[in-house]
Amino acid sequence: MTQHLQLAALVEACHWIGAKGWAPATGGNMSVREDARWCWLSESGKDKGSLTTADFLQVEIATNKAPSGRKPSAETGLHTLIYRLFPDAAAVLHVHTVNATVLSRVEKSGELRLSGYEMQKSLSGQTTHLDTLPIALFDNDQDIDALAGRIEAYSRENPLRYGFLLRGHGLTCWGRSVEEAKRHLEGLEFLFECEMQRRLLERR
Ligand SMILES: CSC[C@@H](O)[C@@H](O)C(=O)COP(=O)(O)O
Ligand SMILES: [Zn+2]
Repeated sequence: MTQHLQLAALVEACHWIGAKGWAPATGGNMSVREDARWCWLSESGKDKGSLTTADFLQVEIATNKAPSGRKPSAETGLHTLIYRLFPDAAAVLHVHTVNATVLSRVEKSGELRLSGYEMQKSLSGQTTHLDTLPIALFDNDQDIDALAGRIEAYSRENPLRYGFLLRGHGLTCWGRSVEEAKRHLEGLEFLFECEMQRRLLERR
C-alpha cells in the first residue's frame, strides 16, 4: 500500500477512535510509517477524532525532527522508538481509554497479565486462551526521552509485543498495517474491559 493510502486509512482510524470516545479532550496521538527514515505523526494539541491528512506532520524517525517546523505530538519519541525497535511496525495508535487509564493504576506491577480470554486471539500470533499474555506497564513520565529510554531498556530484556500501558495515562499499540494496529487496539481494549469487570466482581 502506498504512503498516501496508509495516511487515509489512519485518518479513518482516528475518526473511529474519536467516535469510540477513546481520545477525549485532544488526548491520544497516531502515526503511520512512510519508510525506514520517515513517519507521519498527528500534530500536537488537535482533536484526534476530527483530524484530516493535513493534520499529520512528517517526522524523521532517528531524530524526532519535523522539517515543516510545526509541532508533532508531545509523545513523538514513543512512536519513533517503536519504529526503531520494530522495523515491521507500520502504524502506532495511542489512546486514553478509561479502562487503560484505570486498570494501569489498579495493577501495581510492571505487567498486566491476561489469560483465559478467547479474545487474546485478536492479537496476531496468539492461538489460545490458555496462554498468558503479558502487556508491559510503565510508570507515566512527562519526560518522554526518559520514558522512551525505560521502554527501550525493558525491550532488551523482555518481549514487547502489541502495545504497552502507561500508568494512569493510556495505551500505545502498533501493527504491521493500520488495519492490524486497529485490531490490536480494539482487541486490547476489549480485554482491558473484561479484566476491569472481572477484578470488580472478584474483588482482587
Ligand atoms: C489532553 S492532555 C494529553 C497529552 O498530554 C498527551 O498525553 C496526549 O496523548 C496528546 O498529546 P499530543 O501532543 O496532542 O499528541
Ligand atoms: Zn497521551
